[in-house]
Amino acid sequence: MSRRIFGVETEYGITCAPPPGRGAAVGTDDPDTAALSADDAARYLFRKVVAWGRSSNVFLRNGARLYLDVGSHPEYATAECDDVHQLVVNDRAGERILDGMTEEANELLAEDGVPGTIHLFKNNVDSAGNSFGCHENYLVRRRRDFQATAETLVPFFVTRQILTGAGHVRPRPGGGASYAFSQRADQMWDALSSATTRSRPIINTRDEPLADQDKYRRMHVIVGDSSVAETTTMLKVGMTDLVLGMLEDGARVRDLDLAEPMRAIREISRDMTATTPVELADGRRVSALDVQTEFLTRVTGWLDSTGRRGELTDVQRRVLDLWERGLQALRAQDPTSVQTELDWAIKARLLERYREKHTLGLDDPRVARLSLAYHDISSTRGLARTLAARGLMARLTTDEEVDAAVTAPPPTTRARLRGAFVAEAQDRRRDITVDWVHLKINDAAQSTVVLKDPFSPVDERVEELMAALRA
Ligand SMILES: Nc1ncnc2c1ncn2[C@@H]1O[C@H](COP(=O)(O)OP(=O)(O)OP(=O)(O)O)[C@@H](O)[C@H]1O
Ligand SMILES: [Mg+2]
Repeated sequence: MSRRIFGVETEYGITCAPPPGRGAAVGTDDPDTAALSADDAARYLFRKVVAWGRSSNVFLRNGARLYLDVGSHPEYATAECDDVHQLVVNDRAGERILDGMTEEANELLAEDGVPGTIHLFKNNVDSAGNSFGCHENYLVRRRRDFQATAETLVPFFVTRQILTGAGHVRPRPGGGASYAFSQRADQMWDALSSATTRSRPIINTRDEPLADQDKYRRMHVIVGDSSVAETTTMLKVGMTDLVLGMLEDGARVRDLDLAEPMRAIREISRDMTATTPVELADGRRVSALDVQTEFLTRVTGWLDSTGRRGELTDVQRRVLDLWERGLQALRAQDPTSVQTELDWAIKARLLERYREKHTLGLDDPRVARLSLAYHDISSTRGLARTLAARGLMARLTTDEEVDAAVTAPPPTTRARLRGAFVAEAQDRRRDITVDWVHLKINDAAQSTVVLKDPFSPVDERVEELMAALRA
């Protein structure tokens, strides 16, 4: 199977909660009761970064990009990975980095006498209804049929949420709440578009490959929920990679096109049975479960008929297994077999237990706080670590791997070169400018290297640039 470059960008929700007893309880993200505005909290969060990087938009030693975008949502974009396990590790490393920054910012707050605690949430919607994203990037070979591939993927992405949605307690307009698969579904406005902010499409078709223009395109997927459980991240990226592989190999799947994708994405999110039919372009009516079953069947058929099944990596086998079990669980209307692996199921169980114990409605503010704590990335205040320790959330990575990825770039891609260059410059206090494809020493002439091949972890020109840094 041919290699692919993956990267995930995560925007985090940020709030500064007042101490208990002073306004809102800890764990809310209510702007009216916050101790500091999100803007001010983000400034505290980035103070140390700005001090060493002279900017709130920096590349790190591990090859990743860390920045503060408009709307004060801190964003972490993983370095280029070429394996799903590596990507999950790098995504977690991003959380660890931001958790460390949050701890430091909270110390600064205490020093300044500001009463409050900054929280960062890996979710996609705040209590005021603002949405922020988790974007997946997949390198694909440049072919004339990119648009057709993107269109084929629309029904796949519209229905993928029944497996990879983060779970969402959705307030009902007239009061009460219901549980939905996805936080993001209600926020998507378009199937395909080249603008992200104005139209918020499922796939952003802007042609910006961050690699050799003649050979590649970057598939920029906007629709996904941020994932808390590592196994959900694995499935989200792994199943998409396999579908892309099948399409790049020439498969055509146009018989699943939806009549109204944007209506379907909302209806599917709200239907926890996953079995209510939506209309296809050809007039047939099928459920999200049917569509996902069909994609899985075609992927496994393709793997078998081409002999590729034997080439699958361990993590790809796990992806297929979880995909299959997730669909079986939905078919049986019994999430037990995936309730430690899929975010929506892990969270549903957590909330149900809590509600039973305290006899609470789904719309109770305490349930909203618990739901939010599921997404809190803090290793002390967030729930992920506790759930994992109690066997209620599966893990894919080890703490050692994640710790290593905080400072070490993926060794098998272009990120290795960037990471080494950034580390050398930081150690020697040299002024550099870096992006995904460029490395530049600012004070030297003729000192820009363009890295057009994201698969390549070695480059003589970078060795020379490093020597110039050391000189
Ligand atoms: N050639 C490539 N193919 C696929 N993914 C790539 C490639 N090069 C880099 N990436 C990944 O794409 C992501 C780019 O993130 P970044 O936030 O900088 O881009 P962007 O979303 O296009 O920019 P912005 O957020 O400003 O709109 C990173 O996760 C990175 O690892
Ligand atoms: Mg981005």
